[in-house]
Amino acid sequence: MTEFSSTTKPVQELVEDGDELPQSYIWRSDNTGDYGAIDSSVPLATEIPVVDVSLLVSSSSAMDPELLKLRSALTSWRCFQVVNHGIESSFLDQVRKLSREFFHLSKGEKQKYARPSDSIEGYGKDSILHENQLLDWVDRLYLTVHPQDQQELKYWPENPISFRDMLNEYTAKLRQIKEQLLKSMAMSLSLPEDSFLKQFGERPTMAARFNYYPPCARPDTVIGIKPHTDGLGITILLQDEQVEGLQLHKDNQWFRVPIMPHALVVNIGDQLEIMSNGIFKSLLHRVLTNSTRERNALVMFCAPDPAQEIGPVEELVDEKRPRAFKNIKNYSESYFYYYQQGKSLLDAARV
Ligand SMILES: O=C(O)CCC(=O)C(=O)O
Ligand SMILES: [Fe+2]
Repeated sequence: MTEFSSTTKPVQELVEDGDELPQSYIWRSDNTGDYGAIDSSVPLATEIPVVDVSLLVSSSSAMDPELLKLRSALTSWRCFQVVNHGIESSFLDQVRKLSREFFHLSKGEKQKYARPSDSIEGYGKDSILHENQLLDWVDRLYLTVHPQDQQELKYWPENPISFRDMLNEYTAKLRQIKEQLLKSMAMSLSLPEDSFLKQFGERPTMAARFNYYPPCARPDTVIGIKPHTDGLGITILLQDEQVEGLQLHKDNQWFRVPIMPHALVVNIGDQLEIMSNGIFKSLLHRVLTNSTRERNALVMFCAPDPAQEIGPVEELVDEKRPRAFKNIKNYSESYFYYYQQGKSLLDAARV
């Protein structure tokens, strides 16, 4: 896919240089779909379920309370917060500290890890694929973290000094949580526990996206990340511990996602919606900006092996629930192209 322009400055530099707000950041109803106005005063989603991973580990029947809770979270909210996930709070604080430190390095230091125009990995802006693309008020560092032989270390910061070790350790911990969640999700539907894991294949991938949202003088007309669903299996998010910004869409309404400092936010992506034959739904979400405070978030995208064909699990297809999606391979590759046009590949995958 050719990049339309690769010269866009990171948002942080726009702010530091005192540039006038470029038109490409101004929210226009024509290219954002019909998802309503930017509004930071929508209700707080206080009812998002909080799932205890240590209880999932000991649950084996779909009727166990924690699995019932998980199932209801996935079918109604499409996301949940996880606690008792086995990661020390002090380590999560450290992850946040190092993530923040990276974005506060000098411009020259960060540029060492800049994303080239033919790659998704590295530091800077997402690719610009269309002339009219609405830009997101976010800089990001995107790194494939698993399988280990897919890591492109040239994009991995050597500064802050313990950044690489931190990221490998965080990845290892999240891998375990991801596997447990995928097993529990299958069990919550009375399926064999490996039903989803199997479809993730031999070499499932994990990619980390460090998001940095600088303060924005016009939070009413500029969006942090435009409305989207994630194109992978599940997303595990470590939110900023102080600054809100994430909003989810439920029953035609936007809600703010509450901050629970040492919980992780998990949401369903398109490929798990496909595997579950539409029982679990991919979460539509967006991020707002803040006029005075920066916001940091670390997103971990967990996806199936790109070589693996995925499709609705057989046991979930019957007369009452006909097959809703075609089988599909290498979903992530085309997802981004659709996304930047405000379209959904999930719709294209429907039967
Ligand atoms: O920053 C966040 O809280 C979420 C970011 C997000 O949705 C994404 O990067 O896909
Ligand atoms: Fe997302």
